[in-house]
Amino acid sequence: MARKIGSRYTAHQILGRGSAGTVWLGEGPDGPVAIKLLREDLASDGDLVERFMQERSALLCLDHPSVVGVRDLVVDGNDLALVMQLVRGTDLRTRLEHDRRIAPQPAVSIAADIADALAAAHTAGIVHRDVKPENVLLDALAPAGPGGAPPALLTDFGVAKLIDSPRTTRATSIIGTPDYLAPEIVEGLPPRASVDIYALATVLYELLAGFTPFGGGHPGAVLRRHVTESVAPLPGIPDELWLLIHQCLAKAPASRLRAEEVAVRLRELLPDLEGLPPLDIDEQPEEGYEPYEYGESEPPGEGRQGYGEQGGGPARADGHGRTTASAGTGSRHPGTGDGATATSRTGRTGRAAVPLVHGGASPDSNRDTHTSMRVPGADELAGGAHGTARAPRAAGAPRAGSARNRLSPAAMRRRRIKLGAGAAVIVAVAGLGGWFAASGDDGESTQPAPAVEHPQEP
Ligand SMILES: Nc1ncnc2c1ncn2[C@@H]1O[C@H](COP(=O)(O)OP(=O)(O)OP(=O)(O)O)[C@@H](O)[C@H]1O
Repeated sequence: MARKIGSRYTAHQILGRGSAGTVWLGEGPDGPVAIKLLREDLASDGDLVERFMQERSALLCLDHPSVVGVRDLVVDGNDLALVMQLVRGTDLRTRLEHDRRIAPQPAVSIAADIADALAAAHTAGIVHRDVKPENVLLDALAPAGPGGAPPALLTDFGVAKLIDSPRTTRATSIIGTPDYLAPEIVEGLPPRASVDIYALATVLYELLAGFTPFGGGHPGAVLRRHVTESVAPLPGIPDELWLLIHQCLAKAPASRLRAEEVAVRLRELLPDLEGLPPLDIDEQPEEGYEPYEYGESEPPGEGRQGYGEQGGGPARADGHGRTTASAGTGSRHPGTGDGATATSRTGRTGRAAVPLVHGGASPDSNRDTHTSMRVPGADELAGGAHGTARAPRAAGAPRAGSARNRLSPAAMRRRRIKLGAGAAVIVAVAGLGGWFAASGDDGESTQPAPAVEHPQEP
C-alpha cells in the first residue's frame, strides 16, 4: 500500500524495522530511495523535531561512498522521515547471523569500509555513536571487494543523537548498545570520535569471532567489563590484525587510533589475509546453564522484520513517563580478562533493548537495540564497597557464569525466556541495589540497573 511522505516521496513497501522506526522502499523525484519513517511518538516530540532540523545540514552534507547518504529530511504533519540512498543488499547483522564468522580478509575489508565512513564523518565533526552490525549495509549490487566482501556502507548517522531525548541525554545516563559501548561512555564522559573506533574494533572482533569481546549476561555486567576487563587474542588471529584490534579497544580513548589510520592499516593487512579461512573457534554446547536472555531470535533467513522478538530486555519505568528496557546482549569470549585464550563461545543471544521512547514500545519499536542505564559510580565499577568486585581468577579460568557462553544457539533458543514481541517488561527499581545485583555476579542476576536522571550533557 503506497503512502505519501511529504509532497515528493511515496513509500511503497516495508524493508525493515528498527528501534527508531520503519524503513520503506520508496520513490522520489530522482528515483528509488529508502525512507526511514520515525515512530509516531518520536515524530510528535517537538524537541526531537527541532533537533532533527538542526542536524539536517550536517547529515545532508555527509557525502562518502561508504556512508549511506541522507537525501532529505521530511517533516510533514505527523510524519518525520529520513530519505536515504537505497542500498540493495542486506545488513551486516543478517550476514553475520547467517555466516556465524567471517573470514579475515572479507571481515577486514568490511571494517576498512566502515573506518573510511567514520573518517569522513569525524572530519565533518559527526560522531556516529552507534556503530554496530545492524547499522552497516552491504551492497549486493556493487562489485565485490577483497575476499568477496561486498562494499559496506555505514548508516544511521546522527540517529542515535536525534532519538536521544534531552531527558535521556544526561551526563549520567547511557545510550547505546551495550556490547559496543566504549568504557568512557560507561564512565559518563561525553562521546567523542574515539567511541566509534572502539565500536568498530568490537564489530571487527565480532566478525572474526562470532561474538563480541565483552558481551554476554546482564547489561550491567557487560558495561562493567568494558571498563575493567582486557581482551585476549582470538586463537589463530594474525598478530598484526590482533595488534590493531587491541589498540582500538584500548580503555584510554587517546590510545586508540584515528579512523583514517585504522582504514589505512586495515587495507595494508588485506593482501596477507588472502585465502585465510574463518577463525577456528571451538563451540562447545554446554547444558545446565540458564543464560540471561529475553526475547526470541528469529531463525536465519526470516529477514529482519519481527526482529523485535529478539530484543525485549528487562525494562523499567524511569519515573518520567519514559520506559526503558535494558539489554540481553551478544555473546562473549569466556576467557577474556585474564590473558586466557579459551576458545569456547556461545551463540549470539537476544541483543540489546530500549524503545528509547516516552511511554513504552510502539508497534514500530519491536526491535530494540539500545540500552538506557545510569552510569555506575566509580566505586561500583571498581568493585569495592558495594560488592561488585570479583575475586581474581587464574588465567584461563572462566568467570562465574561464563558457562552460558558455551551454549549452542539451539540450546540458547530452547532456554530462551520469551517475554513477548517487542513488549517491554516493566520493572521499576529504585536505588542502587539493582546495579549491584546486576553487575556484581557477572550477569547471573536478572535484576536491572536503576535509571537515574541527572543534568543534561552539553
Ligand atoms: N538505506 C537503506 N537501504 C536499504 N535498506 C535499508 C536502508 N536503511 C535501513 N534498511 C533496512 O531496514 C531495516 C531497519 O533499519 P533501521 O536502520 O531502522 O534499524 P536497525 O539499524 O536495524 O536497528 P536500530 O534502529 O535499532 O539501530 C534494516 O534491516 C536495514 O537492512
